[in-house]
Order: sequence, then C-alpha cells, then structure tokens
Amino acid sequence: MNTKLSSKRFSVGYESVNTNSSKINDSVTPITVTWENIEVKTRKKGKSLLNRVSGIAKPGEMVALMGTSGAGKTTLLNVLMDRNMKGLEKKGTVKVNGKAIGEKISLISGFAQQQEIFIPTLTVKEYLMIQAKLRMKANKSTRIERVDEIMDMLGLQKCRNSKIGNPGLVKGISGGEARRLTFACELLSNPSLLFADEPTSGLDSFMAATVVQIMRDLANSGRTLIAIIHQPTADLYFQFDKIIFLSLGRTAFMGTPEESIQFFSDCGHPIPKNFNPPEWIQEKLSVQPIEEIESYQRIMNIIQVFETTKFSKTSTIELQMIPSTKLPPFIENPGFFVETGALLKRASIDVIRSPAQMRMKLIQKIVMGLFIGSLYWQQPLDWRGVRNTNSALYFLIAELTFSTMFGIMTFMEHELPLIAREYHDGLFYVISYYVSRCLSYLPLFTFDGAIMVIISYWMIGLNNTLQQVLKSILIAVLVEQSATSCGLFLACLFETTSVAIAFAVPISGLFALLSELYGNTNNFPVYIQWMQWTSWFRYGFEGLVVNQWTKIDNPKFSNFFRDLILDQFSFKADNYPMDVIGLGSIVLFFYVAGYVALLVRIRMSR
Ligand SMILES: Nc1ncnc2c1ncn2[C@@H]1O[C@H](COP(=O)(O)OP(=O)(O)OP(=O)(O)O)[C@@H](O)[C@H]1O
Repeated sequence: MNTKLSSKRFSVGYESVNTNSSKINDSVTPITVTWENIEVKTRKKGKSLLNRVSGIAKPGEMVALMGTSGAGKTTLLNVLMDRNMKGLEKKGTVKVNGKAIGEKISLISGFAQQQEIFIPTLTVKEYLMIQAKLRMKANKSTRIERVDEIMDMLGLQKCRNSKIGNPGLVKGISGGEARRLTFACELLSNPSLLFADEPTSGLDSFMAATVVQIMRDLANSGRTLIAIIHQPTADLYFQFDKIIFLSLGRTAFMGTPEESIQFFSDCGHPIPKNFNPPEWIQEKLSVQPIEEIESYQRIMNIIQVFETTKFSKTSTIELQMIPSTKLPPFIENPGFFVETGALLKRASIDVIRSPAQMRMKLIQKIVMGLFIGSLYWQQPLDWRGVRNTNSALYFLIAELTFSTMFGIMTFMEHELPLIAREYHDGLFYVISYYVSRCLSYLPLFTFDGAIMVIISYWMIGLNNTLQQVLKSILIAVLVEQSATSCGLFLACLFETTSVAIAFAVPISGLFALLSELYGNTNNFPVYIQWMQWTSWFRYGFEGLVVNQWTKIDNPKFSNFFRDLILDQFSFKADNYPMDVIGLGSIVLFFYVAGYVALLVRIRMSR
C-alpha cells in the first residue's frame, strides 16, 4: 500500500484544516480499474474523441488525468464511469477487478464533481445527515458518528452549523468548504473507488493542497482515486502516484511523476531547471495556434515514443494479468419510505427556510383576497349583483391558477441537476423524490388559496352556510392543485422555465376560454365542446357558481331564477359532485404525467 505522505496540518488563511488519515482507516475492498483500447467517436460526424486509450489504476493509487483543454480527459472519465455518453459511440472495455460492470460502477464508487450543487438553505450538518440517511444502511447513532467523523476528517466542524448558501446569491460556506463537503458526501458510503473532476480548480494554493492531502490520505488507506487535475504546482504534482497525460485523444504518457520527467527528457524535451514540470509538459502537448503543423508533429512524436517505451509495454502486460477478484457490495437503495422521509425532510426545510417565497405567496393571496372583496363589496341580489358575483367567482379561479402555475415552474430548473446526479449515484428512486417534493409544496400551494377565498367570501357577501363555505374551499384547493400539478408537469417536461412558460400561457388561456364565462360551450362547435371537460376552469367555476346559487336564504329567490342563472353557463344544479371528481381527475392526471416526464428526463440525463 502506498503511503506517499503522512497526514499533515495545513494552515489555510485564518483557519487550519486537520486532515487526519487515521479517521479514514475503515477497511475497503481493494479495487483495480482497467481500461483497454478505448475508442470514442461522435455518432453523427464520426469525430474521434479518444483513440485506443488504455490504462490502469490500482488500489492505493492516486491517479491524475492531465492534458490540455480538449485532450479527452472528461471523455475518458465519463467512459470509466459510464456516464454522459449521449451521442457518442464507444469501443473497448472498462473493467473493475477484472469484471465489466457498466453503469453499476456508480454503485461502488464516489464521484466528486467539479460543479458543487447542494440545497443552499440547509446547514452543512443537516445536509450530511440527510445524505447519510440516503447513502448508509445504518442506525441513527452510527450515522451521527459517521457524519461527525467525516466532518472532523475534512475540517468541516467549524462550519457545521453554517448554511451552505449559493455563490453570488445567498451567503454561505467558502469555496474550499464546498469542495470538502462534496468529498464528505461521497465518503459517507465508504467507497473504495473515488473519481474527482478538477477537485483543485478554482481554489487557492493552500486549499488545493488541502484537497490533494485529503485525496492522498484516502489513497493511503487503500482506496483507488482517479482525478482530472488542471495546472498543479510542482509540489502537488509529485504527490500523485500515477500521471496520465492525454493529448489529441490519445495517451501521451502514463507513469509516475518522476518517470514523466525522464520520459520527456528522452523525447527531446528536457524540463529546464526552475520550471514547473506539469506546465512544461502540457505546453509540449498542446497545439500552438501559430505553429499548428509543428505542434501536431511534436505531439505525434511523443505519443509514438510512449507507445514503444517500457511504460506503455508494462501497462499492456499488467492489463492482461489482472485477475478477477471480488467486488465491494453495491450501494443499496434505502427503500421507498426511508428515502421519501429523508427527501421530504430536506425539501420541507428548504421550503420553510425560503421565507421570501412563502411570505410573497401569502401576501399576494391576502392582497388579492382583499382586492376582490373590495371590488365586489356586498353584491345585492339583483341581476347586476348576480352578474358581479359570478365575475368575482371566476376571478378567484383565475387568481388561483395563474400565479400558482407560473410560481411552481421555477423550482425544477434549479433542482434537476442535483436530483439527476443523486439518482445516478443510486441514492433514491425518482418516485421517492417526486412524492416528497409534491408533499413539501402541498401546504404552500393549498393554504394560501383557501385564505384568499375566506377573506373575500364575506366581503363579497357570498352565501355563507358552513356547508357552502367548506364546499367553496374544497373547490379552491382543487383548482389550485390542478394549476400546481399542471405547472409541475410542464416544468418536468421542458428543460427550461422559459420554454415551460411559453407552453403554459396558451394552455391556461385555452382552459380559461372553456370556463363558460366567455361563451356558453353548448353553442361552441361540437368538435370543440368536448374540450371543456379537460378544463379545471370549467369544473371550478361551475362548482363555485352552483354552490353559490343552489341554496339562498331568501323567499323571493325561487329555483326558476337559480336555473336561469345556471343556464346562461350551461351549468346544472346537481353537478357539484361531478365538478369535484373532474378536478380530482385533472390533479391526478397531471401529477402522474409529471412523474413520467421527470422519470424519462432523469433517466436520459445519465
Ligand atoms: N458529446 C460530444 N459531442 C461532440 N464532441 C464532443 C462531445 N464531448 C466532447 N467532445 C469534444 O471532444 C473533445 C474532448 O473533450 P473533453 O471534454 O473530453 O476534453 P477535456 O480534456 O476534458 O477538456 P477540458 O479540460 O477543457 O474540460 C473536445 O474537442 C470536445 O469538444
């Protein structure tokens, strides 16, 4: 086992980070990853991204994938993890402990991605505890212990109660802490294999050194680490066990950092004194715009020398000799109820800690309730009053629809990358996420509408037996849920909120047209009439109108007048139950359709 460096204490600005390898000594199953003759081409144009690339990463090794921009590092990492291969054609084999396991590699490995995405409203500890619930099959005290241990190990104790935040939007933890939090999540399940995409990029030199030290400690404990590394300092470069230089989609070098110096000397590019070796090597492997032909010749020459040297030959022989050994157990899904519980807790904290959203929704509905109430204040029981009352009821339906539908659409765009990532890491089923998210939004998209209806109810002077009030609230809740579920469906279906809104505007406009307020649907052409049964405006408006006019405590008001009022809309006095069923069906339909759209989208995002 490699013990290149022992654990160290780095001073990082005002804070110090103790990276203590003794905490990472949990036993792990040794993992050897091999890749042989990998060729990747684009499906459409046949452009070659990787060409006969082979290599090996052994237990206890910290491997750096290096090369200039466009060399093929990300493509190789994606091939190894069997991710993001949309539109690409792959040949060659990737094996883990001698077995080709395809996308199941995600279930035995961690992947610290470059782009940190978390839930910004949660604290570091809360976030890790929920991750622990999703990633570990253990009881609560073991999970608490593990989270504590990992926070200790990665120097996160100081910011344990700080909100994660969102760079540029909400103040939160520092970039270095966010990077360590990414590692912390991946380490919860104690993986033997870890991939990292540019873990040091964007960090200052102290922080970069800390992150490399953490990786070093992990490798020293027997894990296999493969990371894309950009422009390391000489110090960091020599901490790696193996360096793989890619150029033009081919392997230009694979060996220890020390061997790389020797190799490039042998190729006729000795590294001058006082020069940072990785920088010098990358320069020799890059295509200079003003001397393209010479650059290509130089690079091809280096690649050819590498392919004929002992380094390349040794690895080819090594690849043939890897025996098939046991794999670590796959990360298991904790099960629907545990996942949904954990995700609901996370989503609910997020909703509660986004007071601006809650406050705005509530204020908006209170103001609208007061506005509608004032506008249609105490309508008399005459024809004008009847007309105004019906308009007020319609206005309530419209208000319950538009702000809700467009409000809910905005959340999906921000959250999907995190959900897709966690799903592909094997943390939960899509249905668990979907159910938890819908439940977390349920109060927010239910109470506000009911409050608006209650506020305006007595102000307008609607008929207010307890039964009528409750029936109106039920219709309001169902209408708001119809708009919520339809908005959710469109948000799941389309990649960006702007596209979803572009569809939502005409769709909601069409549903509004079929409400009966703008024309009696019985007089519409037969081939359009059926569409009224898909509109929650129609069911909602009928429900409120019927509920209002079927029971009036006034002897002058006979059933004849009631039927006259209802007839102008082609509404029927005993249709209330059908309206409730119609609204319930719309809600159910859109929630199911939203789930299917999300499932397809997340599955396709691998
Ligand atoms: N799906 C794709 N379709 C078409 N071309 C692609 C695709 N993925 C990558 N490429 C191209 O393949 C080449 C290698 O890309 P890759 O992202 O692997 O490079 P890289 O070494 O990781 O670069 P960087 O350091 O800039 O991230 C680039 O020219 C890139 O434009």
